[in-house]
Amino acid sequence: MSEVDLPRIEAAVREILLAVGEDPERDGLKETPARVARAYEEAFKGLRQDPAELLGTTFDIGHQELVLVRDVPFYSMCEHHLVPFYGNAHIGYIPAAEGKVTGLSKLARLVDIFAKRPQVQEQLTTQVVDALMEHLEPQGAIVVIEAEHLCMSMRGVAKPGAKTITSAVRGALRNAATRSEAMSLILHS
Ligand SMILES: Nc1nc2c(ncn2[C@@H]2O[C@H](COP(=O)(O)OP(=O)(O)OP(=O)(O)O)[C@@H](O)[C@H]2O)c(=O)[nH]1
Ligand SMILES: [Zn+2]
Repeated sequence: MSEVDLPRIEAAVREILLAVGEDPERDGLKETPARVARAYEEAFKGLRQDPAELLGTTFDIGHQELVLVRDVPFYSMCEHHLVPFYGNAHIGYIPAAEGKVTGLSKLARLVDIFAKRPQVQEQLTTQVVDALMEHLEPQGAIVVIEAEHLCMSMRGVAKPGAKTITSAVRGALRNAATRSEAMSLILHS
């Protein structure tokens, strides 16, 4: 996967500053294009990370019931406006009969791999659940994401505090009883 082209971002940011009527040479802005380039490199680092590699190492601990990591904070970038949306992700799965459990931190890292890309929330939700299904081959998986979109808070419709909640459910977690167990654990505070 190619590296981020930092000089190209710098040139583009300089153009934006000129276009809005700013002076990119003034003291406070002189280093801004380079800073923004590094910030974008970080914000989009998930484009250069591979979920297959992350979930490549699994182990069997004989647990074939729900594993749920709740309240995983994330920051992503809305692909429509390139401003942040952020919130919490909840990720659960029921391991395959023959095991295939991953480290808990990997579930949180998986969210970041897909969050650190230009995104929409629905796609982030399905990408995380589908990566779990593909690489852990679990009996089922559920991902619930709640987020605030700055494109709806600080601009446009200007509704700070509005939360968007998306969910994606696969396999055995579609079963009403299992799904409601997972949802009650997710909603329990
Ligand atoms: N479904 C979905 N929509 C999103 C997401 N992030 C931003 N949007 C919406 O994308 C839409 C883009 O609408 P456009 O009419 O093309 O753009 P706009 O004129 O800037 O729209 P406003 O935000 O309403 O001012 C807006 O309604 C946003 O709220 C997301 O994660 N999922
Ligand atoms: Zn947006």
